[in-house]
Amino acid sequence: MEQLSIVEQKKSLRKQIIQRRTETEFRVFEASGLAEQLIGLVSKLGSKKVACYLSQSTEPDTELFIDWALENHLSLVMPRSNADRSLTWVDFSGDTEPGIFVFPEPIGPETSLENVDLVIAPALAASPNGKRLGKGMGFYDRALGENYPLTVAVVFDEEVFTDLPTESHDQMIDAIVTPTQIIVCSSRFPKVK
Ligand SMILES: Nc1nc2c(c(=O)[nH]1)N(C=O)[C@@H](CNc1ccc(C(=O)N[C@@H](CCC(=O)O)C(=O)O)cc1)CN2
Ligand SMILES: Nc1ncnc2c1ncn2[C@@H]1O[C@H](COP(=O)(O)OP(=O)(O)OP(=O)(O)O)[C@@H](O)[C@H]1O
Repeated sequence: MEQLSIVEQKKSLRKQIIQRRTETEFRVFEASGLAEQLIGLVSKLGSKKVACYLSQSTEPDTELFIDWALENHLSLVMPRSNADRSLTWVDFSGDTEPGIFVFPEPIGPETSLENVDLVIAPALAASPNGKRLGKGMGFYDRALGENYPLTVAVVFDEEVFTDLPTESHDQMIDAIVTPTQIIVCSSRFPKVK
């Protein structure tokens, strides 16, 4: 019963957040703010190989960061979704085509998360104690596996919650990135000024 109620809590939270995203107009300052935060983060960490994702629909916009990363010759690894809810990681240089969902997905030579310095993961909500709520298909929880790289979740500022419902398979994050700030969640996050 306990497990069911957590699943129900997650479901209702997802619904509320997606509805709020849908009702909120695109805000340019958030797109540029997010790029600024992400660029600052990879610059401070000195990350060379970064896993990111192509934002779609009402998600916080990762496009400006991706453009910057390509221009600055960072190695970008991006996920393609598979029907079995696994992710295939590809070396990204800007090419996309529609994937199993309606939105464009990255294409490129297949790679893995090996030697990735930082994973920038999509999320609907996150909490400073390291919890992340995704869209509910478990793609990222499954893809990260064991001993995963430093991982940050991207959300809008109003999607940072004090705590979130989680299950044992949920992978913890190391930091939260919003259009205005970076919130460190774990002790393995490097102490950078
Ligand atoms: N941009 C992006 N790429 C990603 C993810 C993601 O969350 N965002 N994923 C992370 O796991 C994987 C794909 N997972 C997905 C899981 C659910 C839905 C989905 O239900 N989409 C709804 C709209 C939800 C919304 O408004 O945000 C739909 O298409 O109707 C789509 C992709 C891999 N790539
Ligand atoms: N490592 C795993 N192995 C097998 N099944 C998993 C794993 N992680 C999650 N799942 C399954 O995936 C489903 C969705 O999980 P959950 O609600 O935690 O997704 P999420 O974290 O919101 O989504 P995502 O990781 O795609 O952003 C659940 O039914 C869960 O049992």
